[in-house]
Amino acid sequence: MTSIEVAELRKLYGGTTALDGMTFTARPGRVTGFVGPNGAGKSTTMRIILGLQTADAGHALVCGRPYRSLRHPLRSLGSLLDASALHPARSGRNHLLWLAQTQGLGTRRVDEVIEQVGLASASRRTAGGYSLGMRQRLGIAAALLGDPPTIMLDEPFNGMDPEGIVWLRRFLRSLAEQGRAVLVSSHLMSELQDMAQHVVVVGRGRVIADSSVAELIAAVSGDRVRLRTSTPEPVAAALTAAGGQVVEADGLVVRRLAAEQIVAVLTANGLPFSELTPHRATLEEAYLDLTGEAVEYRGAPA
Ligand SMILES: Nc1ncnc2c1ncn2[C@@H]1O[C@H](COP(=O)(O)OP(=O)(O)OP(=O)(O)O)[C@@H](O)[C@H]1O
Repeated sequence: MTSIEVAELRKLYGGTTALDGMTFTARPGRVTGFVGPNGAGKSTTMRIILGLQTADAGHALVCGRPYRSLRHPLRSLGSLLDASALHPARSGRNHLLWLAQTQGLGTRRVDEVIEQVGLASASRRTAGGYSLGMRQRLGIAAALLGDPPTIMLDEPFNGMDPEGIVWLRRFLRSLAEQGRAVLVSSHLMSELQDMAQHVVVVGRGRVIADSSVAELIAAVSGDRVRLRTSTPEPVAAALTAAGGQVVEADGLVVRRLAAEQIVAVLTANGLPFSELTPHRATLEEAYLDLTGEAVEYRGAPA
């Protein structure tokens, strides 16, 4: 059983509920995006999976067992929680050699993973001088050392330049294609585009959606219709009066009314319109729609 399984996790910090029944599985052969606004509980979940923190209730299993009971943890789960957690005076290669030694892994494996993450030319430089993007690569190399069937990365795109982002997307997809379970957290849905086959959207310590990317977009696109009109204000007023919910976004986007109902209302009111089309949400829109209620820290509206 090569997966990560989290069931009914609960965690309180004083009066703050960090986890409120968090439940999901990251399965083999796919990248699972673990996405939600700041404070949603992603890092807490990952720390509990790694046994760095205990849950008040629920359980987390890696390859069917609690992480702390694994005989060779690095060979079961490779993880990266905090890319800055390294000895600044050590070279990247020495950092990996030290980690490899603790797990009975050889020098050859260290050089292999350095090559895989594209750090070969910098591996003998001290890690203290690495950019955040290079530290992320070093952390990913460390996660791969034991050639584990499951991989878990917390915000690995942070600090990566556009070229690094493209590389990491491809790289994580290829790890999943090799049959591994890959769990990747992010607070930006756009980072997961073209990479994750599956997304677990979380907010306020619990799962809001757990589905394939295609299903998620379809569910949110569901009842929206976009239309254009030369008189947006009376059109919006008429549709609102008829029970619709109208927002202005590149024309008007209407919810809660089917296209036929919209046509009937506008025709009855003698209001002009054009381009009436069912709206297909982007992944980002789907995410914002789902997490709107669950955002803990929200800036003042512009
Ligand atoms: N050590 C701690 N002490 C007190 N509260 C904490 C602690 N760690 C996390 N929290 C709180 O628990 C909640 C979940 O935090 P967590 O860091 O798991 O969220 P996150 O989804 O990883 O957010 P981010 O994207 O900002 O990293 C937040 O309200 C946070 O303030």
